[in-house]
Amino acid sequence: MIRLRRLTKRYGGTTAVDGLDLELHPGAVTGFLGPNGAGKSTTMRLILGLDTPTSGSALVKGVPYARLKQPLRTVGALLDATAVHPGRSGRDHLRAMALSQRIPLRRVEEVLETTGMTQAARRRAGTYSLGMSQRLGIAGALLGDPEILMLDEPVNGLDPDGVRWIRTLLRSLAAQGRTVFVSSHLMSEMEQTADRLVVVGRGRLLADAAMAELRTGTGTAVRGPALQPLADALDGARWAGPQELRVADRRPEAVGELAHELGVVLHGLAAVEPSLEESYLSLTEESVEYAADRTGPAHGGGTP
Ligand SMILES: Nc1ncnc2c1ncn2[C@@H]1O[C@H](COP(=O)(O)OP(=O)(O)OP(=O)(O)O)[C@@H](O)[C@H]1O
Repeated sequence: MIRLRRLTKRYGGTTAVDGLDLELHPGAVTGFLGPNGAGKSTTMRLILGLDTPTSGSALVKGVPYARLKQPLRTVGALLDATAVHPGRSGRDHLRAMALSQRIPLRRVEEVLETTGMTQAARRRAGTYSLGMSQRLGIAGALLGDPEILMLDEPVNGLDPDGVRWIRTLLRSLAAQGRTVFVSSHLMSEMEQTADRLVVVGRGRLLADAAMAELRTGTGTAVRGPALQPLADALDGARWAGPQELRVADRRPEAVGELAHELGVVLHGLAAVEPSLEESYLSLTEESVEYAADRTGPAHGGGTP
């Protein structure tokens, strides 16, 4: 359906996308996750032919996007919800899109209804809130009744009702057999929506796995009054409280023995299944460009 082969994009000295191999299939929501600047938007722009790869390829149904005969009927995309003429009404914006692709105008009313935008359709797009602009953008993506949907951070600006609405919408589009590819930088958004997760960091593929696979693995929760030496000695240790560490990929036995060697007093030691959020954080740890310090003890109380 969508196939990326060694897809690479460099902007001067920055490698935005670095040898990405990926296949996206119908009938599933694939979450595209990565920290800010990981290359998600660039990948989507490359798939849509809005930018040319430095090397490698991005094919939609076996051809580059530019060679699709009816692109809007094949791929519906939302990249930048604010890229709409501010003086045009939502309805006129969608009508212009429909006319350019010979899509029947009745589809405009259908997608306005689907996105809850019928009431606001007469208003000029320049007066819309970010959430309304996102809904209009999603309406545009749905206009051609496409087999593939590609949405860049569609949850931005939506209120909790809107977030729930988009979750249900994406799930139902996948259940209809469509390919749904949706980016986010928050695992919490994807947790209840995606069947599959593709995680990128600094343009590289870090994981491509079913949701359930990412949940597996053993971690350890360890409590004690002065755990800093243990935190320093263990890769993947994260403060979960002033006196509690979570350690990914280590069994309690190993952590207990290390604590003994270091002379660290323990008050508790237990195996835990890492949350998706923890799995994601440990995957992307090395590739976060703009991060607050993740290593210090939470609430400031862990350092003696
Ligand atoms: N047109 C451009 N010119 C120069 N550098 C660019 C350009 N577009 C993207 N980049 C750089 O490429 C890298 C990837 O950016 P991209 O926007 O694809 O990341 P992203 O994962 O979508 O991030 P975010 O979650 O913040 O939207 C960043 O370092 C960015 O600064």
